[in-house]
Amino acid sequence: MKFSGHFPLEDQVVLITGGSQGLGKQFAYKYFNETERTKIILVSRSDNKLYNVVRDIESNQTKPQAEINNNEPICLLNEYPDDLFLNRRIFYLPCDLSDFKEVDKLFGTLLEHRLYPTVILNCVGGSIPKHFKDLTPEELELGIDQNYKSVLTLSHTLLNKFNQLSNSHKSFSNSTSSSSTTTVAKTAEVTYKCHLVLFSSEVCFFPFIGYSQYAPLKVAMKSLINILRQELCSSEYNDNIKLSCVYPGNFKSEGFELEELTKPKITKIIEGPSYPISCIECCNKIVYWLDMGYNDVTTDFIGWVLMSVDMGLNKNNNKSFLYWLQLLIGGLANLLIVPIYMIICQWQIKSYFKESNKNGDDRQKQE
Ligand SMILES: NC(=O)C1=CN([C@@H]2O[C@H](COP(=O)(O)OP(=O)(O)OC[C@H]3O[C@@H](n4cnc5c(N)ncnc54)[C@H](OP(=O)(O)O)[C@@H]3O)[C@@H](O)[C@H]2O)C=CC1
Ligand SMILES: CCCCCCCCCCCCCCCC(=O)[C@@H](N)CO
Repeated sequence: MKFSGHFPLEDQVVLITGGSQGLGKQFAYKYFNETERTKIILVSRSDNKLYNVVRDIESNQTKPQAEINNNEPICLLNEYPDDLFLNRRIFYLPCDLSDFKEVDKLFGTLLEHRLYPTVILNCVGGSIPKHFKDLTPEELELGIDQNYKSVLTLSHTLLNKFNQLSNSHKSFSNSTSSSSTTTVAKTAEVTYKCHLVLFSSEVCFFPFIGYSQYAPLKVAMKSLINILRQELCSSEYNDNIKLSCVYPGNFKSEGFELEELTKPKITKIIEGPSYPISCIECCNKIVYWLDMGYNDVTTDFIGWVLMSVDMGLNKNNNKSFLYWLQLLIGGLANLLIVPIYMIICQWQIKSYFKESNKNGDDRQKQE
């Protein structure tokens, strides 16, 4: 039985990578509008997109906030007087998450500004759905950078800087009076903990045609997470780093709209059961399940079914909703449903290629 309260929004320092659009931006809105003391740091490659998101979030704020000294969004790479800095709750920082050196510098900047992230949401990712042979080498490398290297750099840097973060956090809490009202001071009063939330996809349970630039990296990420979960049992981290993974189904983000332009028809047919929900709905579902204490989270029914079919050795027990039922359904589905579904899927793919070849022949005859 799970109880809520495992993912509080208030009194956090939340680092959102991939925060310039889509789900990351949605999380930024949610934290800003539903809390009063939580500090938010948005990171992505584009300085100007981040600037505009921070400005829009502050200008559209739904809750009366303390008078903001000025409405200029704060980039952490610049210097600000303490009073301006301490009165602000949302900041941005350009950084390419696929670059180890840039991520190391990112954590250096956070330490310099005494922003010790208690939640890290890695929303970096994206897909260019095409047939494998039609992808360019640059698109294939982009898929690796966005969907796997960004996870590698973030998790590797966090684990290696965790002691430094803990020690700086502790000395800050000792130097800050208990009456302090800043979020960092409030979180500084307790042992430093960090909740790393990574975003895979349903396609990691069932990689299929059209997602060759994307799905294999989401599968790689799932296996890395299972290995990291084993390593995080070490007394070095003392359970102070929690690692969750979200496996979303389709949701309508800027990235989703873009991928629809190149997505092959057969890909749309296969992923039909995952109807694209709104970003807001996806964000709220993820926060709900994380708050219920689940660490392997899906956002639609078909995702839960696909996770059930994919249980095996890569699932630590009781981290997903109705885990035991998943084991049962997964076992039965693998015996009774999957073999039939794979025949149907194979037939769909063959029909798709037959139709495309026929259309190709018709086009040649017309030319
Ligand atoms: N939308 C969907 O249907 C689904 C999405 N997902 C996953 O959910 C996550 C969020 O998806 P979604 O909101 O659609 O993503 P979007 O494509 O809308 O946004 C991706 C974000 O990542 C940033 N980004 C891309 N590359 C880098 C990089 N190298 N370094 C830093 N930032 C980078 C982009 O900003 P910038 O360009 O400024 O760098 C942007 O803010 C992704 O991991 C995605 O794979 C999973 C299943 C379904
Ligand atoms: C028991 C057997 C049942 C088989 C049913 C198969 C249904 C497959 C649905 C897969 C949906 C994938 C959505 C995520 C796509 C994604 O990540 C991109 N949009 C990236 O942005």
